[in-house]
Amino acid sequence: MKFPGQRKSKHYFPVNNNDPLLTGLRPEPVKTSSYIAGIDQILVDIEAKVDESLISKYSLMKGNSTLIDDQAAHNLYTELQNEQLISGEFAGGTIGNTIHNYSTLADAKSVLFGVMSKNIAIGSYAYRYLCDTSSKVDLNHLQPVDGPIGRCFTLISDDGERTFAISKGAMDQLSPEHINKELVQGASALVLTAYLMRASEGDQMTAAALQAVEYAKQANVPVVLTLGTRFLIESDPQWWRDFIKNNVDVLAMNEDEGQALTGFADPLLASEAALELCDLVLTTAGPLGLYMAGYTEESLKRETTHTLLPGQIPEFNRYEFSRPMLKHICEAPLKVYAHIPPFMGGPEVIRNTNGAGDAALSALLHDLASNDFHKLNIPSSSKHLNHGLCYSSFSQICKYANRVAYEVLAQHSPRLSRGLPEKEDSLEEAYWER
Ligand SMILES: Nc1ncnc2c1ncn2[C@@H]1O[C@H](COP(=O)(O)OP(=O)(O)O)[C@@H](O)[C@H]1O
Ligand SMILES: Nc1nc2c(ncn2[C@@H]2O[C@H](COP(=O)(O)O)[C@@H](O)[C@H]2O)c(=O)[nH]1
Repeated sequence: MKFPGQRKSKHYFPVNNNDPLLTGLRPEPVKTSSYIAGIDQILVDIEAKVDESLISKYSLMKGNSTLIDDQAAHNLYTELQNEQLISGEFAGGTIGNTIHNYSTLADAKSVLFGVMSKNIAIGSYAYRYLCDTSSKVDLNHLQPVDGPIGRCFTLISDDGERTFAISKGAMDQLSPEHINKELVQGASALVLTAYLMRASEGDQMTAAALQAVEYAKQANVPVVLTLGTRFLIESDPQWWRDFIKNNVDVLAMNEDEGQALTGFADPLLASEAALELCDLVLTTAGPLGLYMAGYTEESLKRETTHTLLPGQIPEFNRYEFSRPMLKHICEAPLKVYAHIPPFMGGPEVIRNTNGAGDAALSALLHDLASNDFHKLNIPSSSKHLNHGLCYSSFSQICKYANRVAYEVLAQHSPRLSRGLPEKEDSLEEAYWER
């Protein structure tokens, strides 16, 4: 596994090197690896630039992700094709993107649960999905189904807003029996999206996701939830607050979803409120950059050397050099916050914001899995005396998540085609040492 953190070679933890100084610490040859498990509705994104009239014509709500029936999907696809509006077709799905990006960044295994068409024709969407997914993502546990995978019409209006129309195909047919307990319980984290909770009657996706959560909780595997879209949360915020409180350790959201969940438009206050429901929060805020909020042990707090930032919580980033911990592990839990503006102010040209939030989450997952990898291979390291949740500090994870989001903004697809450069040509080392 490649290591995140300060992106200089010395910070890539050299577990594969035969350093004689480490032999006492590591009597066994390295044989254990960590991985992330995820569940998703398997779908491809069909991206098109459209006029807003098309969005209302198909009774879609701008900015939302709406399920559409087969007839509407047929009509929409035909219209997009006839008008030559389709600009790209990519493997998608919030968790599929996140897991793929995780494996690409970490150069390490992950496991994806979902469905896949039994019979796959070359060139079909199912074929494309498989081709566009990193070979490090283990797809052997997908449930074979008779129908097609889902399609997500990603309609981009002039102001850049994305409206999703989902033709579900067989994507919600995943059944609880196809969730491999051992694999979930051996993972460094289980990652889910709120979209999994809206399966229609007769579809088992929601039951499958809840089964996986149960397995994860039995084995103390952190459950990570990303909120998907604010409309889903707005429909019943109390249900979501209860769900998160009872099941989720790490929450990822954007500022709109944060407002829907907590009532706070300010991303910092929304993050603080969400911290009452879970242990670690990643809140992306578009051109404002991103925030993290979490807990650390009071006696282990580390003060930042960066400028103390003003905000609704004054000087909120004071302890951003601390490492995130689960609240219940801390004797005296201290709330910690961090923020970072967009990497280099954002790309010169934003090709597509699709998947930027998922990309930020994949960086956080990479840091979390690296911590487990290190713990599995060097359990005696002083790093693990205090049971940190992540390998790096809040501040460092923010930088990394921000850098990865930038990479996705600068390309068309929500999925990375390669890991980050080992050395930042544009910045030398300055950004990471700041
Ligand atoms: N317009 C923008 N300019 C600069 N950076 C941006 C912009 N939009 C997004 N980003 C970067 O991408 C990250 C995730 O984007 P965001 O739009 O908040 O996620 P989501 O896709 O979940 O809504 C942000 O935290 C920021 O780092
Ligand atoms: N699993 C599902 N994924 C969905 C759904 N609607 C949209 N999406 C995916 O979201 C990403 C974009 O993520 P974002 O963080 O930029 O908002 C895109 O690739 C879509 O495939 C859904 O109902 N289920």
